[in-house]
Amino acid sequence: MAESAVGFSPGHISGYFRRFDGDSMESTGSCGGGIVIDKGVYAVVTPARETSVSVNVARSADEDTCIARTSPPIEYALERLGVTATVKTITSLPPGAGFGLSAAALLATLTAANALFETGLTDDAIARLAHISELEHQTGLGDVAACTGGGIVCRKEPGISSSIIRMNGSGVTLSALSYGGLSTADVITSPAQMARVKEAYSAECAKSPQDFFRISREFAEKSGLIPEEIRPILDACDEHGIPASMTMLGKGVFALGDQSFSVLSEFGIPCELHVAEEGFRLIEVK
Ligand SMILES: Nc1ncnc2c1ncn2[C@@H]1O[C@H](COP(=O)(O)OP(=O)(O)OP(=O)(O)O)[C@@H](O)[C@H]1O
Ligand SMILES: CC(C)(CO)[C@@H](O)C(=O)[O-]
Repeated sequence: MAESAVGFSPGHISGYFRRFDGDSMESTGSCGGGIVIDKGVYAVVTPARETSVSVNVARSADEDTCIARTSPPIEYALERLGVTATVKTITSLPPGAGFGLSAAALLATLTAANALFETGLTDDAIARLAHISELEHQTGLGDVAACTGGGIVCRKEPGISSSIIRMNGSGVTLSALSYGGLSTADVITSPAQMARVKEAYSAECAKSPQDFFRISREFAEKSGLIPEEIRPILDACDEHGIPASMTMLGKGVFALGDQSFSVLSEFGIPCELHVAEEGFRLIEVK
């Protein structure tokens, strides 16, 4: 057996969504639109007698900080795969802030573990297991489906095997600024919040990046999910004519275009993002 394997998955920012409960896990999830981003999660997996997971945030190219020593969705998925391993996940994005990192961490880990332990899962089977783990832990609904490819996505059916419309976003620049996390589980299990989300949801697919931000912002405003703290950032984007909306589900803003970085910089340290060209993948096996 090889000594270690590394997997990567891009993150995903949802702009608008609606929860759907099907009659199986595969058909349960969300419909909606989002952007698969070039930044995401790397997972380094090595064989071990017992599973342990460390969650790390990269501070620079060669320095990262461990922020958690457990990840229930990953521990669950590895158990279902029938393997035990040491997992180190590394990301430069803030956790819980609407970048779909639980899904990305699952996809990166399972891709690496599948190669390392030669468990023979197809990409579809990896995505199915990651999706089931997300639902079991209430950490996401549609992020896994989105991260099976790149682009600006429109998911018209819920669940893992839905057909997804992907708009090419090469050349599109985005900025995002996070003021902290929101608990995905609290929001997606709240009947009152899901009722408002359903009311706000429009099944439209965007025709352009600008159109994507229009649909997302209309949804965010109607959904009642926008935290007060981010209102001044959205107002500043509006004043400068910059398309912007809330990162679902985090206390943050994402905005379109080269000028967005300087406007978001007035409120904190934003990160520059681009639209991912492809989804989760194996990086190396050593
Ligand atoms: N980078 C990561 N590595 C390993 N596990 C993670 C990572 N990010 C999130 N998780 C797991 O997912 C759980 C819930 O994460 P949460 O859904 O709040 O974050 P997120 O996916 O970044 O945010 P969102 O779903 O709002 O986009 C965490 O408690 C952790 O167990
Ligand atoms: C629920 C959600 C908005 C955040 O995790 C996302 O997973 C989605 O679009 O289903």
